[in-house]
Amino acid sequence: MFVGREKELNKLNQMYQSDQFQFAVIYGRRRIGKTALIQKFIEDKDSIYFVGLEENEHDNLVRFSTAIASYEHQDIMSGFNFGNFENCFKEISRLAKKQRVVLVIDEYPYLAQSAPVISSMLQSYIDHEFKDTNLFLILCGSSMSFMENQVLAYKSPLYGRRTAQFKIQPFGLQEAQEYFPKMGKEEVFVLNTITGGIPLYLSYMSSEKDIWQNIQDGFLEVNAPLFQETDSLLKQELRDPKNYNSVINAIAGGASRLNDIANKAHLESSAVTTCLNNLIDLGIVAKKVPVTEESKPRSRKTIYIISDDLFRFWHTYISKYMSAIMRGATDTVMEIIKNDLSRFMGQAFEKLSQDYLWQHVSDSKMIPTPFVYLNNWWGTDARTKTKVELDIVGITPDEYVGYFGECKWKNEPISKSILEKLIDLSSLFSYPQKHYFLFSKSGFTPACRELADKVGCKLISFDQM
Ligand SMILES: Nc1ncnc2c1ncn2[C@@H]1O[C@H](COP(=O)(O)OP(=O)(O)OP(=O)(O)O)[C@@H](O)[C@H]1O
Repeated sequence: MFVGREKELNKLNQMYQSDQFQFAVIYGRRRIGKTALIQKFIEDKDSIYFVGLEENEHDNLVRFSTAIASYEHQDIMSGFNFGNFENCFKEISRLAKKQRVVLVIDEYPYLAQSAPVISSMLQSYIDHEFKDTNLFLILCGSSMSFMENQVLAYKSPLYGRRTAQFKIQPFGLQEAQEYFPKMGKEEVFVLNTITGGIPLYLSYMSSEKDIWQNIQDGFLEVNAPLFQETDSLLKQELRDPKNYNSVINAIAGGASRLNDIANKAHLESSAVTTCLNNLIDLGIVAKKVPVTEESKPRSRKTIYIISDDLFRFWHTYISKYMSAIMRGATDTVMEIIKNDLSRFMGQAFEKLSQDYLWQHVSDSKMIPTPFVYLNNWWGTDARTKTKVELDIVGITPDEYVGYFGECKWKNEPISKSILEKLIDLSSLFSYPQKHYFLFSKSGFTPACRELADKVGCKLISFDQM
């Protein structure tokens, strides 16, 4: 079953309809669904599909030649060789002069590593040959650093040639719901969060089981599919992951500033900075500043969070209790997860609520004046000299209108006092016009509704999102 990716498919099909040379770059982390998207796109089209492997130039050349030759001669199954890559490209050019041909090179980084000349050769063919053909070239890869630095970046021979690029994102709640049509929305949200929205990991979950059984079978057994997946992902992307694991553990354990992370991980700040930058490139960690500092080039309030929810889940519960799990004490670990999961889900619910507002930014009934910044805010309440946080603060470009919100992923309805506190904290900001939002997993108390009516606060429950 294939779900979602409508925007990407629409764009690819629109490009396909043009009668010009097209070159799409598709990339994204492992298991995110790049190949599934490409297979869906080419299922009804004439195409040559090749996947680069970690093997030598000769073996990649033979498989590339065979894939091309079998386009016209389906009986050619293996062992065909055009002799060199130049001849392969000549043949592709000949075919694509006659009709629209989609050429997919999946796992392009492996091909380019085995035959380093390939990117320059492709560049030359694009500039001199392919541009006058009906070729639709797709390069795909999961090594983020390779695709970003050696295909898309200025220094790459292929720079500026692509006609579209797609960074494939994790499934959102809607796609996950399509994936599990029979499961309750709340369960889908939890499972999509703990699997990081990665389609392959979601496919390890089952609508026949409840959340706890899915966690048990997916993460808590020594041979469970996700028991060591984050480790193996780091090993595939990084040469020496041990410092990286310590840094992620430190953040999962509550450290968020550079110095705190360095102390907790027992590493020098400079080593932590290198790890953090690489983890940010991989989409595992994100840098955050209070929303009011977003327009500043440098903020002293920078913190680091684990933005990849699979890593956050794994480092919060699995790595921390690894010995217990190895010794079979999974019931105890499950009890810990059950008692803490609402807190864990809070960060994901905040993100869902912020995304909800971004999706409605042009809906003038909800957002009278569009904001340009929307994010968390933290700082000091000068009246009480205490540290305070707001889940959502949105700001319009003229700083005339402010949007303030709180999000609660709890099993009880939001009470009036939460709204009172939100209104009180909003007085720390001097925007002349203020709007309020509350987002709740379990609704709102009557008193909260009454006050919301009075102050024009919008109440949004999880079912509506
Ligand atoms: N859009 C989708 N709908 C349903 N299932 C999907 C979708 N995308 C991916 N999957 C599931 O996830 C699995 C992994 O996806 P896929 O192989 O396309 O990822 P990938 O990004 O190409 O991974 P890698 O980089 O590791 O090769 C698929 O076999 C399929 O089970």
